[in-house]
Amino acid sequence: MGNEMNILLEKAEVLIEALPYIRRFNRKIIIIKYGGSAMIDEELKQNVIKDVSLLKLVGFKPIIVHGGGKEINSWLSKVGIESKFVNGLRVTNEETMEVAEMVLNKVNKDLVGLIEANGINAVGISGKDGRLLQVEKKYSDGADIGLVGEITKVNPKILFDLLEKDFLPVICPLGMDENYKTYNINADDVACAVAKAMSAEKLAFLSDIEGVYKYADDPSSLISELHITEAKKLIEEGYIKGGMLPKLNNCIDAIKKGVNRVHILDGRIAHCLLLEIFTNKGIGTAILADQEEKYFKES
Ligand SMILES: Nc1ncnc2c1ncn2[C@@H]1O[C@H](COP(=O)(O)OP(=O)(O)O)[C@@H](O)[C@H]1O
Ligand SMILES: CC(=O)N[C@@H](CCC(=O)OP(=O)(O)O)C(=O)O
Repeated sequence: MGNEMNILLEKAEVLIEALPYIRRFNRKIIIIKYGGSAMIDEELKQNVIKDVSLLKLVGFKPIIVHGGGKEINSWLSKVGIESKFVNGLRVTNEETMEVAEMVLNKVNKDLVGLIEANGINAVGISGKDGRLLQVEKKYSDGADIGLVGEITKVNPKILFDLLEKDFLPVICPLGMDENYKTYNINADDVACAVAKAMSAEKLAFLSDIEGVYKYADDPSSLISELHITEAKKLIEEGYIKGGMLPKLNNCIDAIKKGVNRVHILDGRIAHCLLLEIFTNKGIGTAILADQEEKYFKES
């Protein structure tokens, strides 16, 4: 009994510590880009779902944008198709598109099921539903990468309607062009576009790395606060590679377009989302506007 009481008191203390943050973010829109290893490891997946469900329960308005790059790779290899990337974007021909669409829709509904199992009403949609995401063909440094979409318009009405009715929207990165043709979109692009269109308070990228490293393979070079001018410089000087490129470019774009808090977090750390929002632990990389001198959570 004594032990149970101690556990209860510990939990109460955590809750009391979190109260100012709950008050501050209450009713605010938080976009969570969920990808990388945290999507494949079952335990980490459950943790992420619990965190997001808790955020919803305490009054935040979370929206999940998920990836699934690793699942697409695995299904492509099962059917004998090679995965190719240019600057972190999948080269997507018709065949690859078919597999990607099937996999992303499955990942989407699986996540909805897990969230529902936590007692939260979730609705899974792709960027095709309600014409949420309109795209045109995207080129990467002039190279033709096939059916990859550049987002040209976001119609966030469906998302506002879902939030209004207290649903948790779960979005997968597909869109259509003006001829209703389906495109594959990088999920980081989707998260950023949705955050901008909805004037989100916060955009958090959950990935499979601690944050941004100055030297791609050197964890001791983790940068915990990165101003956008420095971020652009790191990109220009070639320090940022692969999947971190679209992620960091989107972070810069989101900050420039008025999203208040943009963060790259390590999805491999259990409950990283709660740690970032409710504590002063300073995990991951916070992307800051140039004039912002320090990342004050209390401000
Ligand atoms: N400078 C860098 N700092 C951190 N990660 C980097 C850097 N350059 C390249 N990367 C790579 O980017 C990857 C993250 O992008 P990605 O795999 O697309 O993530 P996600 O699947 O979560 O969207 C890291 O695992 C790492 O291999
Ligand atoms: C065009 C493009 O690259 N689309 C991505 C969409 C999924 C994604 O972005 O998944 P992660 O966030 O888990 O990497 C792809 O096909 O892999």
